[in-house]
Amino acid sequence: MSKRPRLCLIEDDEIMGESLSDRFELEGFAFDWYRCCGDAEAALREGRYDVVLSDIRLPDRGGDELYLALQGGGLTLPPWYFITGHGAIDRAVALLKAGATDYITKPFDLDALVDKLAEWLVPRSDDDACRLGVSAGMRHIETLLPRIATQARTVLLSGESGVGKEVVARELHRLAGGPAASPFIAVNCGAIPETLLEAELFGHEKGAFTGAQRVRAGVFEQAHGGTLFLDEIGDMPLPMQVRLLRVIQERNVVRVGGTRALPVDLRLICATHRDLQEMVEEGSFREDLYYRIHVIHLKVPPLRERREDIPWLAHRLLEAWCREHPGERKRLSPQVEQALQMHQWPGNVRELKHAIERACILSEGNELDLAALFETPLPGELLHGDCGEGLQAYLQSCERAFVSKVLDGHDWQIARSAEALGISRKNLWERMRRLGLSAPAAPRD
Ligand SMILES: Nc1ncnc2c1ncn2[C@@H]1O[C@H](COP(=O)(O)OP(=O)(O)OP(=O)(O)O)[C@@H](O)[C@H]1O
Repeated sequence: MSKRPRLCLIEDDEIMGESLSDRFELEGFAFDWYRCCGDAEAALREGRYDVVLSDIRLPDRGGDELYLALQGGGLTLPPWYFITGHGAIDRAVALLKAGATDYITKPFDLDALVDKLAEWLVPRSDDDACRLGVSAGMRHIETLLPRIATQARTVLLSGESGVGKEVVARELHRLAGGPAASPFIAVNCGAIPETLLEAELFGHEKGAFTGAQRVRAGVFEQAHGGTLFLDEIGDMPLPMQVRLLRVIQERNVVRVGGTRALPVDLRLICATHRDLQEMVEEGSFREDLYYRIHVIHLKVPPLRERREDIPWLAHRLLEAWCREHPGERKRLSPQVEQALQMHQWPGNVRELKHAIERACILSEGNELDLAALFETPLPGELLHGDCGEGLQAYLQSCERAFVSKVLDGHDWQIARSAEALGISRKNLWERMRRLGLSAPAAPRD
């Protein structure tokens, strides 16, 4: 069983400590209350806590001193909130710069504090949370899914690349219930050479063609009792479309080189980023297949048309990254959230996911670096940038965009790029390090 997240409260004021404890108990938080830093230190060093709420002024030493000492000792600290009086705001701001999560000023709103802490202490139940997004568009899709999952046998998902069509397909599969081990088989029709596609989809008998040394079940058979997700259906060659239509209509499959019709009972989800109707008009997609698969058609909107999902997804993706990298605590600053909101996301959620992952890896502190977020900020976005960040950050973004563009134009070769920029190679290396630029890796998910 996973450990319940635990709060460390360091507060010497009895009345304040008791009110907080009463409320935390009511909320069901797991927590320990320490009256001074000395008592809390050993437990913090052992990494027993998932979040800390600490006063700054404490009897033995300052909560800030404890924080900086633990941090200086190389410990990865949990999210740390400071309670401060009005007079100590400068100190609290300095602590934020040093990596503390946030500070609250006395007298504070207890509900708001509980909300902040709950983010770390209340394990999210995936069952009652949104899974696809908080925008009206995604919520609408989410409300339709349970009915579609139980009633539709064929579903078409369309939307730009990276919007989350496969995520929706997996959600449909999950909602359909059935045996826990029911298969979800995903095939990218565009990624399989035409000559191999038929055997991949429908399987083959032994000796059906050269190299077919034994019987092989195709993906239809493999997905029997579960879900078959055919991605990039628009890339399926016309002859294969005829066979697919037959399988959908007859609900059975004949292996290549075989004669026996094998019944297949499955949910078929087809996805495409192309306009199938246009393809039908052009003659590159069969009209009968189009009508057969698009009875239930869900259009997943691009991320730029559902901007409310951007911060929600960013937090979700960040949490997922932190879960996969125990000991790493990263968070989004308001500036980073703003930059995410302003971006157009042509690569949709996939691009956002990669941006978050890149920034997690390249940012040294707990807070994601703005500069590490985008490989090449688009000049238009820079010009429309928010002035809240100040001139320095703006100039750095321009520098990053320009250096990155020159590197791109020279295949990321340092010597040629440095020459084009009119600077030394060493200078370019240093600049790249400072700006968080590195040659793009091969695309991955
Ligand atoms: N709601 C979401 N929550 C978390 N991650 C998501 C969500 N939606 C999409 N993603 C992530 O974004 C990436 C792209 O999603 P997905 O593969 O489902 O997109 P797609 O529309 O099927 O893309 P393509 O058309 O290129 O195959 C994946 O890594 C996926 O995990």
